[in-house]
Amino acid sequence: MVPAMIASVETMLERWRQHEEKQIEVYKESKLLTAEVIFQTAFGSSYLEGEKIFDMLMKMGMIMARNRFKIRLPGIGKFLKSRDDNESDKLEQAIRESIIGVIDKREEKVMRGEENNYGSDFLGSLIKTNHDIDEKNRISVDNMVDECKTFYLAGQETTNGLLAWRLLLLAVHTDWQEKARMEVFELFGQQKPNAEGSSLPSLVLGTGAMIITFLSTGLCIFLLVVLVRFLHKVWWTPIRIQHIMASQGIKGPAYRFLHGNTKEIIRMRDESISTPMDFSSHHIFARLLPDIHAWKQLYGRNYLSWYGPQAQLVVTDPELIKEIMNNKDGVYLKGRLDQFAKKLLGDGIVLAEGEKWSKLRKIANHAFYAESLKGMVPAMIASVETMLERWTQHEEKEIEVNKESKLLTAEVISRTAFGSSYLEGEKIFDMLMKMGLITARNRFKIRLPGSGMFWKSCDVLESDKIEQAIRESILGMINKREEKMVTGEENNYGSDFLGSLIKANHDIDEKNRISVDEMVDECKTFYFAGQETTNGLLAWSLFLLAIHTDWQEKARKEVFELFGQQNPNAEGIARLKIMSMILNETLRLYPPVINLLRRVEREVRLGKLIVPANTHVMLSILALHHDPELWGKDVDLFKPERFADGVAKATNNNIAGFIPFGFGPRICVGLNFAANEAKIALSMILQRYRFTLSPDYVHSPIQIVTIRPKNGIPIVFNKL
Ligand code: HEM
Repeated sequence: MVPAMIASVETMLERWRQHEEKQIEVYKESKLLTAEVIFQTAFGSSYLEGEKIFDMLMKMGMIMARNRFKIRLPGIGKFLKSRDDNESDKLEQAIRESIIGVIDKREEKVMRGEENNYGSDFLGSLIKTNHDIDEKNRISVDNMVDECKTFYLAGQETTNGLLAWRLLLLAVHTDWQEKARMEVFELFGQQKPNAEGSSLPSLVLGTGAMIITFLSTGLCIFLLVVLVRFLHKVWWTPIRIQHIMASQGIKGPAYRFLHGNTKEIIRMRDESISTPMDFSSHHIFARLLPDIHAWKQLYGRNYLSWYGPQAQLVVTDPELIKEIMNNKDGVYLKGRLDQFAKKLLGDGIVLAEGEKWSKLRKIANHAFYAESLKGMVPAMIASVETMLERWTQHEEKEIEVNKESKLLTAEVISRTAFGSSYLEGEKIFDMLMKMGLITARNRFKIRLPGSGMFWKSCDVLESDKIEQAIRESILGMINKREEKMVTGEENNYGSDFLGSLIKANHDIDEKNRISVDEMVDECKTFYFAGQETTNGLLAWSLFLLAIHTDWQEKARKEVFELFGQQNPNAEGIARLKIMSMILNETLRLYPPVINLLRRVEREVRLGKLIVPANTHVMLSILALHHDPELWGKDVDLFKPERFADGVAKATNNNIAGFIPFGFGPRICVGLNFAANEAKIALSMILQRYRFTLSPDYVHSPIQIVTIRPKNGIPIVFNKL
């Protein structure tokens, strides 16, 4: 970069010739020089070409400076329609267009064959990364634009100050000016500076001064970059999104600097959860999501909410949900999980996108679809038998079915997917449960971006340890399976899910191969997703049948008609119609997963709305399932007959109105596995017992990742 820097200085000195022996305003000159240098070195263009961008950034800086203290005042919504706000919107758009113009120009040169690469400067590296085939390294167009903005500004503004103040000091302290001149002549004579000379330890400045200069410049750039990014995240972006959505008639609680509505959400939730509820109506929507319930009534079906500075478009309209979930343009990506949820579920199939997702989905599909499921029926039956054997000690007494269902579903996923018993996987389950609790209690805590680098809370430290311990346990299990192959005890890795993962880890085709980290993440996901959700389905369906004994009788009749006293079989399971209706109604009233989150990668049209990039969309399954407009006035009552003619009829052809397992390409991979497991368990229980809810039961559903009964579900079982 030295020649480019020298050339820029020469241009400046050439200008100075006209003003010799007169005053020159060096701050302005230094501004021009540093702008020219950053344009030449990082963006391969002259100052004149980038002047427009630079001027707009300066204007934006002025707006930022004069509004700096306004954002902390309550009632920030009043500033929404201010002139500054409108102007900054326009400026942001114009800067974006200009930068994209610079990027396009460079890309076109490569496309037309004028250049054979994107260039070795900063802009070239950004474009290269934008085209990276590895999704992990790739950056989006928005990221490129942001980086350009940051470096235009940070690369100029800070160095400008450094140079101008130095000139001032040397102009005042002419003795040091002389010393510096002497040093320059000693090193370069009348030649232009070169890289070796300028990096030699300086006699005049001294090593200490050099280090201080270097550090202070670095620190200034760092602080400026942090400040620009911080303001971009917590101020420009949220205000811009709020403004765009408001202009399209989307209302919602106003954005409040940084903490969004989270305090209000926590207050509403705490209030509703502290009181047990009556279960004659299963009106859990108002209880579990009081914010969505109240705000939906206030602002309409779709509205804008805030998770800290993150804009969340809450969507409860089935048509829009269908559009989002069916989108194949890669616009709605999986929302980024917070650090705790990520440690819980890993960076596996649930979050993956693109090729990584296809690869992982193929393995999971193979392990959990059709033929594979038939093969799992005996293991599921054996697990239910173990549970029922335990129950013989408690006949005619209360049994806490949520605990029992948890043990059963853990045993089933351990046996079918990992070829081990619950006891072997118990440690992993317990650790995952602990991680689930930490995730739940940190859900609404807003952290300052980047604060994790300097300070870690007790929960962060504990979750780090748990994550490490889970990883070690899973690796132990994988090693055991691999050793069996090595010692010749087995001649393959096994046909279950774990076996498929290990096989994929050893795949000779790099495209299909998965890493050890991916294996660990997949195991975590399936241990958790395979157990926690099905646990809820089984426990809540037992609860509902214990109250609605008429439906219990209908289900029992169907089971006896199909299986008599025999254990269930794959063909019969597929014909359990009444049971399917009951399970659907359970999933409608108590869906284990109550929200789905997607992040909008780039601006997109959704129905009649234009949704800006960086908005999150939250699809509320619970709100959908409890929407009287979809289900009628009796929406909060248990009425399995709704599903007598299938889901389409039950939802009035709003097929996205009932989505307990999600919808579209990312639909749950374990859907049939969960349904089979619940049907087998319920059939075998109904064949043996009549049951009613214990009078000790206290209805208090809460959300700890999934919906759980806070006080368990005690049920009294009487032998038939
Ligand atoms: C009643 C039981 C279950 C319910 C209600 C349920 C619910 C869901 C939902 C709503 C999604 C979609 C998430 C989204 O789109 O963001 C999902 C995805 C997923 N579920 Fe389930 N699930 C259940 C059982 C299971 C089981 C038993 C397994 C594993 C054996 C499993 C594994 C997964 C996986 C791996 C995904 C991610 C799929 C992908 O992104 O391609 N689930 N589940």
